[in-house]
Amino acid sequence: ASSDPSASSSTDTLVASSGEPSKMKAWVYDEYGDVSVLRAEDGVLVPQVEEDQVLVKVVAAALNPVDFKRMQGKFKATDSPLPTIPGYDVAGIVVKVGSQVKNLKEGDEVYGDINEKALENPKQSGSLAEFTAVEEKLLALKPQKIDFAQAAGLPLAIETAYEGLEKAGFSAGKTILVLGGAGGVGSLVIQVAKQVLGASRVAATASTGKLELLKSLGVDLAIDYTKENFEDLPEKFDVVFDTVGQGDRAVKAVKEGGSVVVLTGAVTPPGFRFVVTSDGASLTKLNPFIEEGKIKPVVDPKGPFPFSQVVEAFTYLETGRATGKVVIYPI
Ligand SMILES: NC(=O)C1=CN([C@@H]2O[C@H](COP(=O)(O)OP(=O)(O)OC[C@H]3O[C@@H](n4cnc5c(N)ncnc54)[C@H](OP(=O)(O)O)[C@@H]3O)[C@@H](O)[C@H]2O)C=CC1
Ligand SMILES: CC[C@H]1OC(C)=C(O)C1=O
Repeated sequence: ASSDPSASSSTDTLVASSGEPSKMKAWVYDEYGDVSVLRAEDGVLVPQVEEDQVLVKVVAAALNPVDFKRMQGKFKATDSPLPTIPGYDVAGIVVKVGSQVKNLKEGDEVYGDINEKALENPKQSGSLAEFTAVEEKLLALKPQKIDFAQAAGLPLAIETAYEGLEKAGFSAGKTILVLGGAGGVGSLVIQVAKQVLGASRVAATASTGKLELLKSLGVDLAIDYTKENFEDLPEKFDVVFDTVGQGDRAVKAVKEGGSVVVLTGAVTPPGFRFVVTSDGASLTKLNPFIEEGKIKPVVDPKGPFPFSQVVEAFTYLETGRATGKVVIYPI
């Protein structure tokens, strides 16, 4: 049984229904557009569980910019069919397991990004719902140290941070500049680079009011982008990790032979862009650092937003001013 009181109610409904497909609350859109296409439904079918999947009772979810970009139709060429229940990040409790599931059981507290390839056929039935079906390999056990709301905000962002740093060949003793250090991904790039990969020096950019946050995350040089241009500083870095879409400027701040990771926008050589792959094993590898408090989830203090306020949560995320993660809790 979970320690979170909000995790019990609908689980009972599902178990009590003697396995008959049961209905659930979910946020749905039938057409592409802005947040006005979103609507709350309470009669949505609980997703079926494939052999390699588990059914998760969603305790908390988190939003990512890919959710609103997908909703706007930016990735329609490779999207799953409409209607869509959005949401990539989930934290919750396993209530059903498929016949091929090996390492998870009913009652396990889990977290993960439910879409292995963020832009290729993401699931029609996402995490902004009472239940979601996820492949076991995309999930990890939730660390005891953090609650469901904190856990929900980690998967896609921390997997992006970790994968980008790996692709950049980041290693102990290297220096890094993070463009967008206060954001969902940037706040985790800082911590993974410093605490997991042994960065010798971390610099990051943010606006004036977020510089103290950067320092609290372990940044050695907090750059106020409203006052100076990072590329004009004499210091150059082994890796520049751009989360803001400043790839053209990022290449001016990297050392000769260094790497520039670009998450969005145009890519200028030697920069490279990639799209995150969800992987439960990566979360499992990072769990000890979370349990030891070396990696701290950053949940935007305007949240968590309750399930009824998903539209407000999206509207806030789309301002581009979120600090850390926009979390949806309770569901
Ligand atoms: N390729 C991939 O696989 C992935 C791509 N992405 C993309 O990466 C981008 C970042 O994602 P995410 O971190 O979730 O976004 P967020 O919405 O969390 O980013 C918001 C943050 O960005 C900061 N910011 C905005 N403009 C600037 C600027 N000019 N300089 C420095 N900081 C700035 C804001 O700080 P302030 O208020 O101080 O400006 C704010 O804290 C998005 O475009 C997303 O789509 C994300 C994940 C995976
Ligand atoms: C092309 C980058 C795209 O992929 C993800 C996951 C985003 O957030 C994007 O903008």
